[in-house]
Amino acid sequence: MSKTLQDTQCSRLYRSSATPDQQRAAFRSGEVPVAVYGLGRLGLSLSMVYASTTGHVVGVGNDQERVARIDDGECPVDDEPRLPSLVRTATTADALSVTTRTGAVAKEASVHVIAVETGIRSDNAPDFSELRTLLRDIAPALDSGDLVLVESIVPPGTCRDIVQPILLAGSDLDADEFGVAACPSRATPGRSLREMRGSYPKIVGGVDAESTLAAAVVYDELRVSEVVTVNTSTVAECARVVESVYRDVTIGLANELAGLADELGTDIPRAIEAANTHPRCDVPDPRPGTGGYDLPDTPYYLINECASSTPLIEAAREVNESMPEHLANALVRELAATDTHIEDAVVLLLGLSHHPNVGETRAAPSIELSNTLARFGATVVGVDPLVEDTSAFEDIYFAGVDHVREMDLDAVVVVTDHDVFDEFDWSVFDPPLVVLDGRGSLDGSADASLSAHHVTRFGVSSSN
Ligand SMILES: NC(=O)c1ccc[n+]([C@@H]2O[C@H](COP(=O)([O-])OP(=O)(O)OC[C@H]3O[C@@H](n4cnc5c(N)ncnc54)[C@H](O)[C@@H]3O)[C@@H](O)[C@H]2O)c1
Ligand SMILES: CC(=O)N[C@@H]1[C@@H](OP(=O)(O)OP(=O)(O)OC[C@H]2O[C@@H](n3ccc(=O)[nH]c3=O)[C@H](O)[C@@H]2O)O[C@H](CO)[C@@H](O)[C@@H]1O
Repeated sequence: MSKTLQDTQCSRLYRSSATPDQQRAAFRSGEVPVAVYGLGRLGLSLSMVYASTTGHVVGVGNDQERVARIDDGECPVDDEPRLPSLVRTATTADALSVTTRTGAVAKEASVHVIAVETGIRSDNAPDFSELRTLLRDIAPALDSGDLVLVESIVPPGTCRDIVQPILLAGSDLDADEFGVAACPSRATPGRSLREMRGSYPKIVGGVDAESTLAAAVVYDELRVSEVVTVNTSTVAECARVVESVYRDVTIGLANELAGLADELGTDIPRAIEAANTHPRCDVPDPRPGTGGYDLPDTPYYLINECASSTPLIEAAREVNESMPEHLANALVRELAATDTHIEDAVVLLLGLSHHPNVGETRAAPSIELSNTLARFGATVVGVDPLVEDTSAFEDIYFAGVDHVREMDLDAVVVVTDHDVFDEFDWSVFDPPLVVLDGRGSLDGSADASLSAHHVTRFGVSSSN
């Protein structure tokens, strides 16, 4: 994987004098050395996609233990379908090599794919710390013709105002000697590989036209679906933020509507479902809150960073962030209806991650929900066989699914409906158990054992 003068034309894609067909062939053949920085869910999945197209990729991590595990063929992300077996095969076949030596790898690579974590800090400002550190390590090793692709989700203007300036400052190159493009990932946890390989079009936009062209060559070769090129990196970054903000605002609308259920005496999820039969209406489902690495963070890329006011986006955030407390208050009311005080109640949270069938708890609403219930005086028990890292939780006990039947529970809140809960046996609990269905996943007509309990669904009035 060395850069020599004679292979410059085919080993580098930015301002290459090779024809597009030659560039594509060189990329496919592995002649264009690729490094992926960040070996989390995104970076590992991307590494597999690159390796399957080019034959080899170098993955760079900053955690020695994690890198050693991957080097042994072990996949630290075990809830991404097919990823563990692909990582095992790729490390064995030398299609993936991993290291913590950023500078050495950056010196050899000519396509640099950035997949470190971004998001927001505790004060809601964008968190560029991992990105800045990485860029400072890559910069001195950057060569003329190199291409830097930013897959992490970043605020509009990041490639232009942060990525390119740090690389310019740390290298001896001019701006027209290396390319930078925003290529924000649109993958969802649990579907990463499938979605990267072409479920949705890939949006790419460079800091200059040459960067856009080179990025388009790469993604054309990687993907089976369409590549959408936009004229600047800021448009590409903004497009990804628009996607998330659209989702957050519409979820905020759904959650606000759900809060009107009792007053209106109706079933809001059913009303939304019926309204959505018209193509102009696409309201999501009310849920216990929004979690994950981008929905809770991305709106703040606009709220705090733009001088203009953003009342709608802020209001949606406020609604969505208040959902755990809203649900906790609803539970207090339902428990009171069965003469149980929240201070005396043992409450089980079923599903702790932010997405069904995935073990990730980043910004999961269950964290705030358990904190609120514990603050109200309840004893909180969490059950989630997929979650390994429970460090974000405070006043909560954890139990296995099979141990729940031995517990003297007063209430269950369905927070995340993993498939493994389909067989949950409600008949083992003494009625009436207060059951608050936050996902609309319980079907009383299909499961007779539920009928003995006091079941309410979030967004559905009991008088409906
Ligand atoms: N998780 C997803 O499914 C997904 C999907 C779309 C977009 N994204 C975007 O990708 C970003 C990363 O997501 P993730 O879930 O993979 O995050 P993650 O935190 O699981 O992984 C990031 C990895 O980068 C490593 N890292 C940090 N600094 C580094 C450095 N200087 N050099 C090498 N490695 C370094 C960290 O140790 C960590 O293992 C998110 O912030 C988001 O913007 C993620
Ligand atoms: C484009 C965009 O915006 N980003 C995507 C978005 O994808 P998504 O929205 O498909 O992911 P989900 O995991 O399903 O939902 C996220 C949260 O929103 C809650 N939710 C969902 C549907 C609904 O009808 N009502 C809700 O309230 C749900 O409970 C959960 O907490 O977020 C993912 C994670 O950040 C990202 O991976 C993915 O890129």
